[in-house]
Amino acid sequence: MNKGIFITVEGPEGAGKTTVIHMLAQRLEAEGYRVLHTREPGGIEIAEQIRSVILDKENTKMDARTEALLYAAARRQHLVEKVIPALEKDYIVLCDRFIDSSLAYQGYARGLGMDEVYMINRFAIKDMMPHLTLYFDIEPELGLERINKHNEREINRLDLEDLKFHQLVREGYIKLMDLYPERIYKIDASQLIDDVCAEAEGKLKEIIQKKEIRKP
Ligand SMILES: Nc1ncnc2c1ncn2[C@@H]1O[C@H](COP(=O)(O)OP(=O)(O)OP(=O)(O)O)[C@@H](O)[C@H]1O
Ligand SMILES: Cc1cn([C@H]2C[C@H](O)[C@@H](COP(=O)(O)O)O2)c(=O)[nH]c1=O
Repeated sequence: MNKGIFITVEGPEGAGKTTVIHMLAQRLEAEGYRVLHTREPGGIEIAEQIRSVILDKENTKMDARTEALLYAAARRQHLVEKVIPALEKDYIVLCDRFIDSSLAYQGYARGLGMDEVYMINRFAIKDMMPHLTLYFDIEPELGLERINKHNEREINRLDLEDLKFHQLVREGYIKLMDLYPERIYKIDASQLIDDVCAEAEGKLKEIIQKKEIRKP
């Protein structure tokens, strides 16, 4: 039985997920919690290798179903090798993207269908759904402007999709909020970074208290 808490952070490109997870992890660690900050696709060697294949700009021939399967494969390995062991040790796991990314990007924006993509992900994760998902909502134009302006990370194959694709991703997330209102909490990611962070921290603290997460 897992004793930790599994939190995922989701949203379109440039919403601020990585920045906020980093700040939250620092704050929780300073309070004495055990925190694992990780990401998808990636977080461990095999999944980082799969990430390079999926996001390589040269891989223009990649089929949408191949893409969905690769994300699910990376997810499986990351879960068994890193996330589940941390949860078993009472960690708060903060994961940058998880199954909702596959449902929004591959299921909805690519048009594979959320139900079909959910099926392959069920095989990958069994019943390991997050306790809480923070959804960072942002207009795709603003998110893309942020990543292009700051130039802190390489532009990848998915970033290069047209604006319509990124608008569909956002629509997909909004559908997911209707499907999972108990699990997904929406935050307006166009706010000042400190306000986004404070709202995320408040929500996180609620669930930490409810689940009575122990400090070492
Ligand atoms: N609320 C904010 N206001 C202004 N700039 C922000 C805000 N949040 C993040 N940024 C900046 O936007 C850029 C993208 O942020 P970040 O990498 O955290 O987003 P992300 O959601 O992880 O993106 P992606 O999923 O595309 O990698 C960074 O330069 C970051 O400093
Ligand atoms: C997990 C997952 C991710 N994606 C997409 C979303 C982004 O475009 C990239 C990951 O890049 P990031 O800078 O780490 O956010 O991959 C996806 O399409 N499907 C997924 O399941």
